Amino acid sequence: MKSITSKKAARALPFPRLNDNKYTRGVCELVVGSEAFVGAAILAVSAANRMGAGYIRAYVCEEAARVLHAVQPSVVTLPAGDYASASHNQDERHPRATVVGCGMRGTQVELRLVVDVLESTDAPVLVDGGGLAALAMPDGMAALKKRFIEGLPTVVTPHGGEALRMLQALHEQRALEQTASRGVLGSARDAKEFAARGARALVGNSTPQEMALALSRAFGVVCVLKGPDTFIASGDEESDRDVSALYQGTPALAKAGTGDVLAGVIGALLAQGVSAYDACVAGTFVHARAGVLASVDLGETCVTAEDVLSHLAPAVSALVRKLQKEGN
Ligand SMILES: NC(=O)C1=CN([C@@H]2O[C@H](COP(=O)(O)OP(=O)(O)OC[C@H]3O[C@@H](n4cnc5c(N)ncnc54)[C@H](OP(=O)(O)O)[C@@H]3O)[C@@H](O)[C@H]2O)[C@@H](O)CC1
Ligand SMILES: Nc1ncnc2c1ncn2[C@@H]1O[C@H](COP(=O)(O)OP(=O)(O)O)[C@@H](O)[C@H]1O
Repeated sequence: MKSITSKKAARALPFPRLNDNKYTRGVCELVVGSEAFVGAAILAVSAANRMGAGYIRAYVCEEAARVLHAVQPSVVTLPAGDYASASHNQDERHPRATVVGCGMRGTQVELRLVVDVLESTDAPVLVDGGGLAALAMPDGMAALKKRFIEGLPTVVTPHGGEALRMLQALHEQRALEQTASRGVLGSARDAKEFAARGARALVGNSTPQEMALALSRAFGVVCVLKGPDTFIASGDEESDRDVSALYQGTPALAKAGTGDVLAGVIGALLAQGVSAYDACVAGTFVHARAGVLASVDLGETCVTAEDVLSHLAPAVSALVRKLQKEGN
C-alpha cells in the first residue's frame, strides 16, 4: 500500500492560468444540507469556495441560502429541487463537478435528488454524508453502473459507519437476490434477516483498507474511507495504486463538520479538472495539513471545523512553497 506524501499532493494541485476566467477555472456545484443540517451545507460550500474553483453554485434550502448570502456572498444559490432541470455538462475548456449529500438525512426526496444528480451530469460527482444511502438502492446502483460504463468519475467519501452501512446494504441485496432466485427461504422477513446476518458477518471481519477496496470495486467509484487514517481506493483493477493511505492527520479532526469541509475541498479540485484519484489524494492531504496547522495555532483540544476551513489556505501555501523549493 502506498502512503500519500506532500510531494504527491503538491503535484496534483491546480493553479489559475493567466488567461483564465471564472468558468474556465471550474464550476463547482453543491447539492447539500437540509433544514436539520444547515451547517453542513455552509461548511462544504465555504471549503469549495476557498479551494480555487472559479464559480460556486449551491443548491440548498432557504435557510442555508440566507446564511450563505451573509457569510459567502460570492456563492450563487438556487433551491435544491432545481438541480435536475438545469444543464450540468462540462466541456474541455469548462470543467465542473457536483458534490451531493453532506447534511442530508436520507429522506426519500433527498435520495431521489442524489440519483438525479448522478443521472444528470457527465462531470465528476462526489457523494457524501446522508446522500450515500442512495447508492445502495436499486436506482442508485443503476445510475452508478451507467456512469462507470460511460467512464464518468464518481467519488464517495464515507466515514467508518457509513462505509459499514453501504457494504451491509450491498451484501443484503445480493443475498436477498440469491435466496429469492433459489427459493431457499420461506417468508420475505426470514430472507431479509438471513441476508442481514450474513452481511454483518462478512463486513465485521474487514479492515478499513479492505472495505475501501470492496466499496470502490462494488460501486465502480473512487472511495475515500475516512477515519484516524484515511484510505483511498481507486477502483481500478489494472492500477498499481489500488489503495493509498493518508497517515498525516490529527485527532483534532475528530469534530463534527470536518468531513463536510473535506467534501468541499475534493469537490473544488474535481471542478478544476483534477482527476478523481488525484483530487482525493491532494484533497485529503490539504485537509489533514489544515487540521495540523490549526492544532499548532490553537492546540488539538480547541480546533473546530471552522478552524480547519480557515487553515486551508496556509496548508495550500505550504505545499506551494514545497513545490517551489523543489524547483517544479
Ligand atoms: N453542522 C452540521 O450540519 C453537521 C451535519 N452533519 C451531517 O449529518 C449527517 C449524519 O452524519 P453523522 O456522521 O453525524 O451521523 P451518522 O451517519 O448517523 O453516523 C454516525 C454513526 O456512525 C458510527 N461511526 C463509525 N465509524 C465512524 C467514524 N469514523 N466517524 C463517525 N461515525 C462513525 C458511529 O457509531 P460509533 O462507531 O461511534 O458507535 C455513529 O453511530 C450527514 O449528512 C452529515 O453530513 C455532520 O457532518 C455533523 C455536522
Ligand atoms: N482520530 C482522528 N485522527 C485523524 N483524523 C480524523 C480522526 N477522526 C476523524 N478524522 C478525520 O475527520 C474527518 C471526519 O469526517 P466525518 O466523520 O465525515 O465528519 P462529519 O460528518 O461530522 O463532517 C475525516 O476527514 C476523518 O478522516
